[in-house]
Amino acid sequence: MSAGRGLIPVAEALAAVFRLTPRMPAETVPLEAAAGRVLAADALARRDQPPFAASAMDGYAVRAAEAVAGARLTLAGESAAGHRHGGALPAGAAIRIFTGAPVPAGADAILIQEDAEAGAGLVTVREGPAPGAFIRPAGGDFTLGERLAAPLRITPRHVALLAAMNLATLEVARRPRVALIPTGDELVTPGDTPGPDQIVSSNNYGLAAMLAARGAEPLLCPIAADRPESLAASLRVARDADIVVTLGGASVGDHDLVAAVAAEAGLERAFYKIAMRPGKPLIAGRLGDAMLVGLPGNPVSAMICGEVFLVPAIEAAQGLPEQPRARVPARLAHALPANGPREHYMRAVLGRPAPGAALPEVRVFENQDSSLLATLAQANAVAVRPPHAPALPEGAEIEAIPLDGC
Ligand SMILES: Nc1nc2c(c(=O)[nH]1)N[C@H]1C(S)=C(S)[C@@H](COP(=O)(O)OP(=O)(O)OC[C@H]3O[C@@H](n4cnc5c(N)ncnc54)[C@H](O)[C@@H]3O)O[C@H]1N2
Ligand code: MOO
Repeated sequence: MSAGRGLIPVAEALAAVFRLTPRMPAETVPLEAAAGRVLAADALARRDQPPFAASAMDGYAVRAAEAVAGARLTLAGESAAGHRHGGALPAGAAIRIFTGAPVPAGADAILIQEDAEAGAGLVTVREGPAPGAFIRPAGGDFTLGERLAAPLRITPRHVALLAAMNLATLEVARRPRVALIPTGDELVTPGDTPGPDQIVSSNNYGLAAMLAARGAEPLLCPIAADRPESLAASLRVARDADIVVTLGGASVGDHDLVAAVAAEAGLERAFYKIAMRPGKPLIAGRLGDAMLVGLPGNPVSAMICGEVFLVPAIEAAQGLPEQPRARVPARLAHALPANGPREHYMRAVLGRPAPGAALPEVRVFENQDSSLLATLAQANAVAVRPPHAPALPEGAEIEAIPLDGC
C-alpha cells in the first residue's frame, strides 16, 4: 500500500537510523558508577560464591547420622561468619555455628537452635536434621570464571552480583553524547520571561531526560535563532557530539531552515519526510562522524520521534541489539476511525484487562493534535495504527508501545 506521496515507511527510516548510528568504544568505570550502563565485555567471576560450604542458619554443625532425636552431643567449638572453626568435627560432637559461617570438615547438616537444647557443654537434639540440611554448598551461587555476558544493560541486581564476583571496575560502552539544538525565534529557556509572541522551549528538556534514562549524555545547546548563520554556528559546535539532534525548523515554512543549513554544513542525507504521524518532516543523515537527526518542532512529534527513533539508536550505539520499540497487543476500549496514509502513533492509556479478557485494555486520547503535551504526560503508551488501517470496533486488537516501564 502507498505510504503517501514520497514519504518513506517508519521501518525503513529506523533501519537507516541504525546504519547511521555511531557505535561507542568501551571505557572502564568503577562498579558504583555501572548501573544503567551497557556492559561492553563479559564480566568473569573472580571467585566461587560462597567460597566455602556455609551455614544458612544459626545452630550447630553436626553429623546427621549422630544427631537423631534424643542424642546428646558434646559442644566442641564455634564457627562464626568471618571466623571459621579451626579443626574438624570430632565424633559424637556438635560445633556451634552461625549464619554465613564455614561448615567444619566432617559436618554434613545444621541442627537449628530451635530444634536443640544446649547447656553444660552438651547439645541435646530435639529433632534431628536431614543430611545436607541448611548447608549452602561452595560455589552454589556462582563459580570462578562464570560470566555475565555482554552486551547487557546493568541493573541494580547486576551490580550486586558483580560486586559479589569481586569486580571493582567494569568495561562499559561510553555514553553517546547527544547534542540537542532547539531552533526558533519564538523560544525562550524555562524560567526566562517570554515576550508576547514567545513560548518556552520544552522539547530539548523532554528529550534530554528521555535519552539520559537510556544511557546517553545529553548536551543542551543554546537556542538557535531562525537565521541560517545562527543554526550553522550551532551545527559547527555540535558536530563533535556522537548524535546531533535539531528540534524544529524541519518542515516547509519560510523559516524552516534545518534541511538547507544542514546540507550546506555537509549533511549526507539518508532520508527526509516519513510516513509517520506525528513526525512527518523527520530528517536524518551523516554530518562528519556524527549522525544528525532533525526532529519536527511540534512538541509531541519531537517526543514520539525520540521514543521511536532515538531511544533504539541510543541503545544500538551502546552495543545493544538493533530493535524497534517493543509492542504489546491490547484490546481497544472504544471504536477508532480508519487511518490515513501515515503510520499513526496515538497517545493512549494502557490499563488492566477488562473482566474476563486476556489482553490489557487501551484507551486512545480523542484529541491527537501534536502540540498537546498535557495528553502526552497523561499517556503511558502509544497505540500504533499502520498506514491505511481500516476502522476498528470496540474490542478489536491493536498494538501499543508501553512508555517509561509501564
Ligand atoms: N504547509 C505545511 N505545513 C506544515 C507541514 C506540512 O507538511 N506542510 N507539516 C506540519 C507538521 S506534520 C509538523 S510536525 C510541523 C513541523 O514543523 P517544524 O519541524 O518546521 O517545526 P517548527 O515550525 O519550528 O515548529 C512547530 C511548532 O512547534 C513549536 N516548537 C518548536 N520547537 C519547540 C521547542 N523546542 N519546544 C516547544 N515547542 C517548540 C513551534 O513553536 C511551533 O508551534 O510543521 C507542520 N506544518
Ligand atoms: O508530523 Mo507532525 O509531527 O503531524 O505534527
